[in-house]
Amino acid sequence: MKINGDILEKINGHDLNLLSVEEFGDDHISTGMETPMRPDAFDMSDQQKKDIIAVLFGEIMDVMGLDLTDDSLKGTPQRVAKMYIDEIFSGLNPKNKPKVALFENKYRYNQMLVEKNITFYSNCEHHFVPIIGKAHVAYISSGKVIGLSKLNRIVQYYAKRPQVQERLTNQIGKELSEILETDDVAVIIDAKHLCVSSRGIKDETSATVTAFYGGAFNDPQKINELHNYINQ
Ligand SMILES: Nc1nc2c(ncn2[C@@H]2O[C@H](COP(=O)(O)OP(=O)(O)OP(=O)(O)O)[C@@H](O)[C@H]2O)c(=O)[nH]1
Ligand SMILES: [Zn+2]
Repeated sequence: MKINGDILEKINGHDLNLLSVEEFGDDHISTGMETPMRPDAFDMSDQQKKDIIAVLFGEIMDVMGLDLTDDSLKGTPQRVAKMYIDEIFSGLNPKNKPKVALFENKYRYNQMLVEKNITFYSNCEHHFVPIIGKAHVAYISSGKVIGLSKLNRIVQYYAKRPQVQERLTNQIGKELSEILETDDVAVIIDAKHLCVSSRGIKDETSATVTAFYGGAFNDPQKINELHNYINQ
């Protein structure tokens, strides 16, 4: 497969050398937990990115000796490009960040609220294979209440990036703290990494658990209460 002139120009015009990585992209959370991105990450349109990824992925398939004229394979480079930009890595682009409506806490509910068992699919940034898990998020209202579905949407937004579980956990925790204007936020993630189970060490039984405990959740009693809710 040949890279056509136009596409080659686009590729060359956008320095694909990833060595000069800077922290950029998450301007909404200036916490040092940002996904490392180049400053020009969003100079190209989604369509331009898909066009280039399709060519490059086609090259990978070609190098592996796959016949790109085969009926079943010929659409794969475009399918992968669309999947990367519109689906599994759509959370890299702040324009896809969920809009969150907040309400006044008129209900006077002042205990923790736990949204548990939020299933997510992410991808490991080292191998680009799936991370599949459950997130449990909790907060204690400081006067604002968030729509329940928005908790799920925030988890999905940060999951849809090349990730490590530690960063995913902290990004969700920090984002919720900012939105809800409280430190009293907790996030627990329990996930399986296919890079550990399907390849490499091939351990099918292990799982990885990470936690973010802010404010009131730094108390062993509160952590205990949270775990009781999750394990109910
Ligand atoms: N801390 C952390 N490590 C991760 C995560 N996902 C994958 N990894 C690990 O990242 C490491 C990458 O290590 P390398 O030695 O460069 O990669 P590798 O040679 O493919 O390693 P193996 O998986 O052991 O075959 C591996 O140990 C992965 O298990 C994550 O979310 N957090
Ligand atoms: Zn991995």
